[in-house]
Amino acid sequence: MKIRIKGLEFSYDSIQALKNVTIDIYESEIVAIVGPNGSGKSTLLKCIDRILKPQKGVILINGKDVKNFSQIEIARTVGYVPQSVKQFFPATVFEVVLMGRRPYLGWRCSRRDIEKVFEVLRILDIENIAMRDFNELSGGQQQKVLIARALAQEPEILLLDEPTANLDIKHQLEVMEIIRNIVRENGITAVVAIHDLNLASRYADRIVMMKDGKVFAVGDPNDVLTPTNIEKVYGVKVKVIKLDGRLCVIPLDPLH
Ligand SMILES: Nc1ncnc2c1ncn2[C@@H]1O[C@H](COP(=O)(O)OP(=O)(O)OP(=O)(O)O)[C@@H](O)[C@H]1O
Repeated sequence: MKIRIKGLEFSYDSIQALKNVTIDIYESEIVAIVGPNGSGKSTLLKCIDRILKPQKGVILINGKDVKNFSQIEIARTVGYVPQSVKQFFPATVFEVVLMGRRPYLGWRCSRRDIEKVFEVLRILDIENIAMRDFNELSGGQQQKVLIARALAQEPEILLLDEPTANLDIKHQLEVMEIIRNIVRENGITAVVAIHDLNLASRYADRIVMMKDGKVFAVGDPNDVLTPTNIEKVYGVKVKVIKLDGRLCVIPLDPLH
């Protein structure tokens, strides 16, 4: 078991965002967290990365309570890609990605750090913008840079909050393929909060469907993404079909 989440509760003052969340996540799998706006997906990822401290429950990574991880240990184990970053202090793409090497840096960066940065820039096909100012990039380009920064960390676990939100259809597929390849080749575990149910079913090994801060369903995409579950969770009638072996969720006319 890579991540074990047991009885997790998190509240922002008066808003209870996570209610008794229990999920087991295995090594080398991609888990998609789906659910309506405000259902607790981002809060869950932030609790795993210890950005937020839950009031109740426990999160074990490799069997160890995350509360007992040192800052450097968590940074070497978990790479977190936020939904977006409003504004970095002026920094080039290269510098932003190099920040991902922080858990490994001594007083100065080594040849290995530089090589790793160029390797991930190549993987994400953003070498050509390495010297551009991060703040001047498009939303989609920034998203790829943030993914590169997390990969430069060489984490065992990658947490991604809406990694495809700002991307066009080609780049959505490209980024999800990259995530899948990294998971398969390096045996890492990816937990991805994502709205697009078709992308989730295409790339995730398992789906966690959330509603109002609770886990509504967990399992194989074929078992979780059913018209009944989707209607109960999103309040939308859909048709789910298989096309070339791929699951497709098609919303029906809301008036029917
Ligand atoms: N910083 C905050 N302060 C107070 N309440 C918050 C804060 N962040 C989130 N919330 C609330 O917690 C609940 C869960 O929010 P969260 O961002 O985890 O949902 P989400 O599923 O990621 O939503 P989305 O799909 O819109 O990104 C919501 O009711 C939200 O309003």
